[in-house]
Amino acid sequence: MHVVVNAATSADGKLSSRRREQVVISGEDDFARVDRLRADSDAVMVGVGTVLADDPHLVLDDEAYRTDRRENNRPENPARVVADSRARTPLDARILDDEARTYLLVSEAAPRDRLDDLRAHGATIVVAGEDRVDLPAAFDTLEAESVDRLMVEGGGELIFSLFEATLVDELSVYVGSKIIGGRDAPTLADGEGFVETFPELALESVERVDDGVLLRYSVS
Ligand SMILES: NC(=O)C1=CN([C@@H]2O[C@H](COP(=O)(O)OP(=O)(O)OC[C@H]3O[C@@H](n4cnc5c(N)ncnc54)[C@H](OP(=O)(O)O)[C@@H]3O)[C@@H](O)[C@H]2O)C=CC1
Ligand SMILES: Nc1nc(O)c(N)c(N[C@@H]2O[C@H](COP(=O)(O)O)[C@@H](O)[C@H]2O)n1
Repeated sequence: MHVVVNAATSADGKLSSRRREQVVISGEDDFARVDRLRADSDAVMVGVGTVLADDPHLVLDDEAYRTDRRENNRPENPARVVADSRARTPLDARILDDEARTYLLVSEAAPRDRLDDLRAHGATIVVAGEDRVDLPAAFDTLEAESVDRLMVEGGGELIFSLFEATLVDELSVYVGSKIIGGRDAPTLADGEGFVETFPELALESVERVDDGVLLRYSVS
């Protein structure tokens, strides 16, 4: 599976504020680029922290992309994937509507009655890991479901884990021209952080987009 991480940060590397409410960092052109990336993907993934904070929808905005996918015998929208060890996704979350298939990656610690409720609300449950989602194992299952290209939108906890598990092939970061600050505000890669060996990136391109800059890296 090819895994592309895409996120927008402030100039000081934050994904949002210490309140963990969504902050609009991208401009119009960058959001259009993100829509294109989604359209080129088989699935779009976030962590449950992002679901709880933002209630994202994760579907395509541009009708032309939906039409194009339909004409190529692909689902109108990419599937949605949430890493959610304990099945905390709210039953009324927008990612559970019927506009796309939704995979919830959970651990064995997720309460069974909760999983039944989520299934009844349309989720496809993938169990991987004892206490926390075992990402490599869950990705094997997604691959078996024909998810060959996965786009990850965040947040910082999930992105760190993906780098830790060496699952990332590409990283795109849109750096917007604002400062958010805050020692407790989420950054591109949170988790425990790396201390001795650090994932190395190869800078592939730098482009001005809106009033920010788009950095594209491949991951060795
Ligand atoms: N600017 C941008 O581009 C974006 C910004 N954001 C912002 O990021 C913030 C949310 O980020 P964050 O709080 O880090 O949440 P994440 O979306 O990264 O979700 C983290 C949660 O995912 C669950 N999870 C399950 N398995 C794993 C695993 N193996 N590794 C890591 N996490 C796992 C954990 O909860 P559990 O243990 O219960 O399963 C964990 O707490 C919000 O403020 C949002 O607005 C989000 C996306 C994009
Ligand atoms: N690319 C990007 N730029 C920003 O400025 C952002 N705030 C985000 N946030 C993420 O976008 C997703 C929302 O998706 P929907 O529009 O609801 O489909 C969600 O993952 C946000 O955290 N992204």
